[in-house]
Amino acid sequence: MLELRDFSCGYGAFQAVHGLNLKLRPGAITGLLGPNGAGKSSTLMCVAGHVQQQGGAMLFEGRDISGLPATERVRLGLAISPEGRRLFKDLSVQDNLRVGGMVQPAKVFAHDRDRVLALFPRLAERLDSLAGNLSGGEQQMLAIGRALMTRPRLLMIDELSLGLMPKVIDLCYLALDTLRAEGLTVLLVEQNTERVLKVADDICVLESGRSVWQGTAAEARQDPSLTEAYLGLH
Ligand SMILES: Nc1ncnc2c1ncn2[C@@H]1O[C@H](COP(=O)(O)OP(=O)(O)OP(=O)(O)O)[C@@H](O)[C@H]1O
Repeated sequence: MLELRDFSCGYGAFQAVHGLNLKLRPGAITGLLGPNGAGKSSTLMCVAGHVQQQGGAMLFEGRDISGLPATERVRLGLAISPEGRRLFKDLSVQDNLRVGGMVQPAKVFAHDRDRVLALFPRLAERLDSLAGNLSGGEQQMLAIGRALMTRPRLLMIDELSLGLMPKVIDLCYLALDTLRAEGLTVLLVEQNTERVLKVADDICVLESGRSVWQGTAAEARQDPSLTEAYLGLH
């Protein structure tokens, strides 16, 4: 699905991620964990085409996407719900979804929007509200919904649960289960380690821009050195 080979990325002379090798299994949820500043967001944003790749290869369904503009990556099936959500706050919910759907033919808009609304019924009640007036949870649902409107095969979500109420977090994770059952591949950055260990299939832990642990979530749950040293769990 997505393979990073000896991948590095960063900002000008600064390298945020060094020599990362990571393979995402199709249809699996991979949790990307690690402390603040480890390079998680930089990795996602670089795969999406918004941060400079500094070395290595980035293969999406076998094709090297290094150097492709972000819009082209979206057309190939890569979507991101970025950190901070970055919604168009002065546009309505409906219009934010429309922006996501712009890479698809206009005739599929209503169908795709209704799929998003079935996944997040709360958005159906707020279709005409400005995105800036939504609650944090609704904004997160809209950011994911906008990404889904592009019909991705890989969905990357940065900080799914940050600042959200537990009940809303449950709804978002329920939606992820549904999407995985439909075959979507997900790369998830999340501070809530316990949640990720429950929901993810695979785990990659970054520290100071390097991968320090990779394996299945089941292995991660049973590895005390990992849970104590890197994930702060006991
Ligand atoms: N726009 C930027 N310009 C320069 N350096 C940046 C920029 N964004 C991030 N960095 C640096 O890159 C490194 C990795 O940051 P990144 O945001 O990817 O980490 P993270 O693991 O996502 O952490 P967090 O959980 O705090 O978002 C950090 O040292 C950070 O200061």
